[in-house]
Amino acid sequence: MKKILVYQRLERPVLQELQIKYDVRFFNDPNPLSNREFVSFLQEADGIIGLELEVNKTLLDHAPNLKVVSNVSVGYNNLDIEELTKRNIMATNTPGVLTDTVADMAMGLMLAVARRIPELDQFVKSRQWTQSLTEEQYGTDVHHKVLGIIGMGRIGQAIAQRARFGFDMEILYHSRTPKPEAEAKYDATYCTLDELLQQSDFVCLITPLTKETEGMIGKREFQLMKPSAIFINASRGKTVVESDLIAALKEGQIKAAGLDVFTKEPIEPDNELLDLPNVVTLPHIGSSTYETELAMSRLAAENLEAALNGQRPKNLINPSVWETAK
Ligand SMILES: NC(=O)c1ccc[n+]([C@@H]2O[C@H](COP(=O)([O-])OP(=O)(O)OC[C@H]3O[C@@H](n4cnc5c(N)ncnc54)[C@H](O)[C@@H]3O)[C@@H](O)[C@H]2O)c1
Ligand SMILES: O=C(O)[C@H](O)CO
Repeated sequence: MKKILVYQRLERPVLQELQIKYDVRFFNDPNPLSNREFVSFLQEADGIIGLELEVNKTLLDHAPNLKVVSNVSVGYNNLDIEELTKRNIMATNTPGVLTDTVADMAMGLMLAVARRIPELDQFVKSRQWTQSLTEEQYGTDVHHKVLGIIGMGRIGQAIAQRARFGFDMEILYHSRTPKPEAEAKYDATYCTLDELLQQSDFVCLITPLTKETEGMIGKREFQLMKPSAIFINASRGKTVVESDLIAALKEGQIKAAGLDVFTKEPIEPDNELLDLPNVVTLPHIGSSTYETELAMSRLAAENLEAALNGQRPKNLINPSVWETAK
């Protein structure tokens, strides 16, 4: 029976289906390589499926039998693709099935920050709403404002669609290459990063985390933004220099931020972001709805099983492994 290592998250019905066919073991340790059971199961594992397991050279040295690593996420910055490819191990992810859900969350963050929804919810629940509101409780409009999207991929475009047609926003975008079809669809304008930062009322970051995007938004970039700008990060925490973000928020270089992702997750209790009144925080819930988590688990399991059964997985990240195997 093939051995499957499940890490951190896989929806129960999918886990149960895998358990019928394979020898499945679930692990959740933050430092799995220090767990002897994990290392011993890894020695024989044919496949890994799960979320955010750091699959690097050290881990792979303990996994001589591994054929596939199936990420239950679209982002795969946790995988050393070069090392996996070198060892002929297939890597897969779950693009597409979470696009609309993440875009909804990004719009939710924009609205929550601009209209100060969490703060005013607390105001009402703490019984402070005893007379009519003053200017101090006013928010900022979202509709008809300029939205700059950094990373105009699947999710970036789903955000553009909502913002353009739901909120009449003007869309600027920056991506590795211009996207003429997206420009036509969403009336979007391609900009350099600096132009986007200077002109946007809302800046939404939704790129993958790569060597190029790590720390792409830092002190210089916050200085370019309008003092009234609202910054949304739905990508990965490390795309932003967090200490520079904190400084920009404290010094009024930007107005506010909505963050679903952080440099260290779960966030450390002493992270200053938690004490800033102009920040709305979420615990990395971009794709976390019942429907979408199930769809991601199903797709990840399909990818895993295809690889184990000698078929080409639908969402293969390193196709050269397949070409070599043919
Ligand atoms: N917060 C969450 O829960 C959550 C959920 C899903 C995805 N994400 C993040 O969103 C990312 C994007 O997902 P997607 O499905 O839209 O991916 P995608 O590949 O369709 O889009 C990524 C876009 O980023 C652009 N890009 C890459 N490098 C860039 C750079 N250096 N400068 C500017 N643009 C660059 C690409 O050109 C592409 O258009 C994921 O990799 C993941 O990190 C977060
Ligand atoms: O990349 C993704 O799919 C999400 O961030 C994982 O929850």
